[in-house]
Amino acid sequence: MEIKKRIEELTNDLLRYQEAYYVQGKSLISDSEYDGLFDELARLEREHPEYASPNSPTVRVGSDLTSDFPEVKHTIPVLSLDKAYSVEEVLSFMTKCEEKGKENLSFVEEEKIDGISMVLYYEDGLLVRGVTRGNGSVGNDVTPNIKTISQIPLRLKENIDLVVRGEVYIAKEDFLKFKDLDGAANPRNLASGSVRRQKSSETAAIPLQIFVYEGFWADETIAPKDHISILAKLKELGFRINPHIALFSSSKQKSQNMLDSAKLEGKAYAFDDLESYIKDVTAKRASLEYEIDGMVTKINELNVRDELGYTEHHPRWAIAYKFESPQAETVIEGITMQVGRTGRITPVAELTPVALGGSTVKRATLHNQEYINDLEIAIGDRVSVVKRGDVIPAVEEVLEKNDVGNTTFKIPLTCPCCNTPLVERGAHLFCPNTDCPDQVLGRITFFTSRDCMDMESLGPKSVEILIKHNFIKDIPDLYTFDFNKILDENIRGLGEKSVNQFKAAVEESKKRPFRTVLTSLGIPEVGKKGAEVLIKGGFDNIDKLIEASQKNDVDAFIKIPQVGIQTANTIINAFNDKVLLERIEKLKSAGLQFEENYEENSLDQIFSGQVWCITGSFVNYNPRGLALAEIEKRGGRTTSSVTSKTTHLLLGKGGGSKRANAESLGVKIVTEEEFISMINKGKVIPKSEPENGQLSLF
Ligand SMILES: NC(=O)c1ccc[n+]([C@@H]2O[C@H](COP(=O)([O-])OP(=O)(O)OC[C@H]3O[C@@H](n4cnc5c(N)ncnc54)[C@H](O)[C@@H]3O)[C@@H](O)[C@H]2O)c1
Ligand SMILES: [Zn+2]
Repeated sequence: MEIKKRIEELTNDLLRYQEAYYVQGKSLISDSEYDGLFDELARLEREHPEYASPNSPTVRVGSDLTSDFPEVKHTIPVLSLDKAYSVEEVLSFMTKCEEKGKENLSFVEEEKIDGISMVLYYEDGLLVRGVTRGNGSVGNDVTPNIKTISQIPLRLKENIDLVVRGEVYIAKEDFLKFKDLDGAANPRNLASGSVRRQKSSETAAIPLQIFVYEGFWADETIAPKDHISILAKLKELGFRINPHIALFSSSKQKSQNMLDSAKLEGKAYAFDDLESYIKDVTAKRASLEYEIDGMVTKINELNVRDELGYTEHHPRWAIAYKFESPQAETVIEGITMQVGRTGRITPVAELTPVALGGSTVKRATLHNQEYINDLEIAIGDRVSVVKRGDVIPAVEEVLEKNDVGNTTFKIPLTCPCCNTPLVERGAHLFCPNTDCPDQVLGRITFFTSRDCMDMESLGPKSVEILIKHNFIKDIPDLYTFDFNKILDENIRGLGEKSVNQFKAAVEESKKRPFRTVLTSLGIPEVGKKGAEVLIKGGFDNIDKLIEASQKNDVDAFIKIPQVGIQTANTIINAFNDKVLLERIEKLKSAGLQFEENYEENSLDQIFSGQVWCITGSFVNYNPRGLALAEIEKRGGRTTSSVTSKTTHLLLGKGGGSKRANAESLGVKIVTEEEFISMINKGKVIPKSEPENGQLSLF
């Protein structure tokens, strides 16, 4: 019910923002806030399609129709663009296109001009109509105004029927000169307002410009066959084309040859150059004469474009990379307390969702009371939020105080979960009750998480239900609880299938090595690295750790070079805690590994220091994660894309642009067979290719 409401709320809000933005040229919220809400709605609709409205802004192009101009139907789809916020996403878009198109493709990179979309209709070589994007299928006829833009040819050099898409914009410098005319907030608003003037003489007074970027020929026999040839032809016909064009393909030479044969000036690159290219454009963005808000990646081959087609909202053959801002502005709607698995209380700001550094941010940490006091943070304040590195977003500054009189927030004195009075330890407050349900949940889900015992079916949602129904209270209960009992309670969503998955996960977890079990206990200072250090330092079973701790044998710990006195004391403290000792005892009797198994860990670390990437599909490793596990077990690192740090590419059937990337970077390419003989030193004969040669692509 709550989700249904949220979807309704987001739909209505976004439609309201769209109306203001497209029709009145006003922004009620910032673009990144808008994008954040849009992404949230798209995600909720994906998860709950039953609640999605047919009028949702995610399936319709934001309409800029006004009643001031006649409406005309478009003869081509005039849509928005799908968005990406990282180079990785763009690369993965390219790979998917190649997989779907089943061929090696080339892609054009264009600047995403921040202006207003315009569709120009030519008949017999004459400009007959200039039409706004409208709602994608119907637009406003603004021909008289458009004719005032001298860069738009009224008559072409050929007598053809042609539809052209372009972006009308005003240069930054001109914006500064003319903005006071109608109080426009930014160049796009001024361009948009000028195109919609009732008197063309007023439009003519504003120095509007245009770059065109798509052409649709009525006569297919004379239509160019790829995007770069379209651009070259448009230029020849008298249109203004943005000279900042780049073509990406499997090699720089190939791209250059293609540009040459299309007779288009532009830069030629290999896929591998994309990251540095986008970086470069981002750096030069400020010095451009006009505003751009991103880059557009488009498939160059028109036959594949036709094959992929359109959604109701955007073409499937293009994607817009939006420049990420490392900082965003939004409002603190509320402040909640998070109780960590150790009982630590963290105040969290609940934000109006905002797009930030590649994702949508709804919550940001406020660290502790001292931090809140220093920044004087109150509910309702407008704040700036930042994301540094991979850390959780944090509120950085109050930009505007709330106008309802809320004062600086005070963290409550009792635990929000179990009401126990909080205690102070250092800069933080803690809930001292180890049975506190939030702590229990945190502790168990940490234990089952992917980086720990990796019990996928027992994720936070399932564990929460199990705790709610009093089935489990602590980690060892996972091993003693009779999961069949769940079936008696008829819990929605938890049927026999889930029960079997739970049981399998529990059994599977008993095989996890000691180092993993030790990490999963959640002892301070004993993370993945810490556990490894202790084991290598001689603590290769749990009893040795407990014994040394109970004897308070600090020396036994600090003789390990990586362990300092403070860490030693923390560990010793932990292993003197009765609750932890009991937990360990129970897990021991459940059959978990509490001793290092040297045989299992004696796998030669043949991939140590290497960085592997994997692409395509495999006969012996299906899903591909199995191959990744083999690499990691032998000391290798794995990544999702080929970069300059990648040392090996494991290449299956159908590997697309990653292969090209690897080749141009000189990354060693390893086939499945070679890989198997590397890890088995040739002992095992791999399964052969299935007869029908079917591929399963990811
Ligand atoms: N602040 C607000 O209240 C508010 C409201 C609505 C929309 N918005 C902003 O507008 C965005 C969505 O707007 P949209 O759908 O109109 O545009 P878009 O950002 O999704 O981009 C699509 C448009 O880019 C233009 N474009 C520029 N250069 C291009 C090129 N080289 N090739 C192809 N297209 C090019 C085209 O006109 C195309 O229609 C949102 O992401 C948001 O940032 C903000
Ligand atoms: Zn509590």
